[in-house]
Amino acid sequence: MDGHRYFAPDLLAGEVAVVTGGGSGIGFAIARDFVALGADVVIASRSAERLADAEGRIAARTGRTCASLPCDVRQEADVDRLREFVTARYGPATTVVNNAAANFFMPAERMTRRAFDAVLSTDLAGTFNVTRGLVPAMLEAGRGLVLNITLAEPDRGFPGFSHCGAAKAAIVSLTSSWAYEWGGRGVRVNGIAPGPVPTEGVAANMLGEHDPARAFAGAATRIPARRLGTPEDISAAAVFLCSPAGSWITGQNLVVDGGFSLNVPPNAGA
Ligand SMILES: CCCCCCC/C=C/C(=O)SCCNC(=O)CCNC(=O)[C@H](O)C(C)(C)COP(=O)(O)OP(=O)(O)OC[C@H]1O[C@@H](n2cnc3c(N)ncnc32)[C@H](O)[C@@H]1OP(=O)(O)O
Ligand SMILES: NC(=O)C1=CN([C@@H]2O[C@H](COP(=O)(O)OP(=O)(O)OC[C@H]3O[C@@H](n4cnc5c(N)ncnc54)[C@H](OP(=O)(O)O)[C@@H]3O)[C@@H](O)[C@H]2O)C=CC1
Repeated sequence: MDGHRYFAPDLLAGEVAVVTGGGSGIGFAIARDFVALGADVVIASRSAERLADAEGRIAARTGRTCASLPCDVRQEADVDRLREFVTARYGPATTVVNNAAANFFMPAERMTRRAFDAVLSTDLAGTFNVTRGLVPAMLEAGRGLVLNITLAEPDRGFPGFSHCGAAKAAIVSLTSSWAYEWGGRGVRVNGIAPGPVPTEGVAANMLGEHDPARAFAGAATRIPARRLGTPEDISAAAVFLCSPAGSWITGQNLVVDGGFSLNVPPNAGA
């Protein structure tokens, strides 16, 4: 079920939202549900084809249109173009969802500096670039929202994915710092930490030679709720945090994972 069905249909009317990585997986679900709830939305990522396809699917599912712009979040010039595009089309952004990310399995002793940089520049610097590009107009307007898609307790490590864990830990820290610095000026900043959500991005980039179906089934047994997450589980939380219902929530990293981060041993309580 699309995440927007839980909410009043005009909940996000008047908002102008940018969703990075909004052409696939979790970002697509967030963009679709924001559109369905009345927000004007721009989705941005590297692939123009992926974005065009997502625009079509969002229109078909919601009956409303969104806009898209190819943008590599690693490039400040691309982010400048994104800001100009959004402002010309809908007015200054009031919400930014930093969802775009890169991640792939790589044992730490084999990780090259280029591989480390590929992930850090996308996840951490990308989050910085897009936020730095869009937040000044929010501060000027005295209202705005930043939502960073993170990880649960990344400071505890992410074996096999140490580059991504380091980036997400830094993003959680940025979430707290930004919330503190901007809270008095009407801008809230939060994170959502998804548990395992079997997207095509995870299957293609994270599982190596493993059979995705078997890997996902194995992960499900380690989740107290006994099921994997869906993009809609994450988008429903995103809508809540980016709506007036979340107006006294800032600086948080909301874990949405069916209890996965409790780290319950397999079969405990079964
Ligand atoms: C069971 C469920 C568990 C769920 C936990 C989930 C937690 C978090 C999940 C996610 O973040 S999912 C998001 C996954 N989605 C993506 O990663 C999509 C976008 N990613 C990509 O397109 C690429 O991976 C990339 C890294 C962004 C490509 O960037 P770039 O073009 O700059 O890199 P390259 O020049 O191609 O390579 C740079 C460097 O990195 C190495 N490398 C790149 N991709 C991989 C890979 N898939 N596997 C291994 N190594 C990779 C590449 O070899 C280069 O290093 P050198 O060889 O030159 O040393
Ligand atoms: N799925 C899961 O289990 C979990 C996911 N997460 C987080 O959720 C978010 C979404 O992941 P998910 O939906 O699974 O994965 P996807 O691979 O579907 O999403 C990643 C998106 O990021 C975009 N992207 C990648 N690099 C760049 C770049 N340089 N500039 C702009 N856009 C870029 C991709 O589009 P394009 O190729 O067109 O650029 C793609 O749409 C990520 O932040 C991820 O770390 C966190 C914990 C668990």
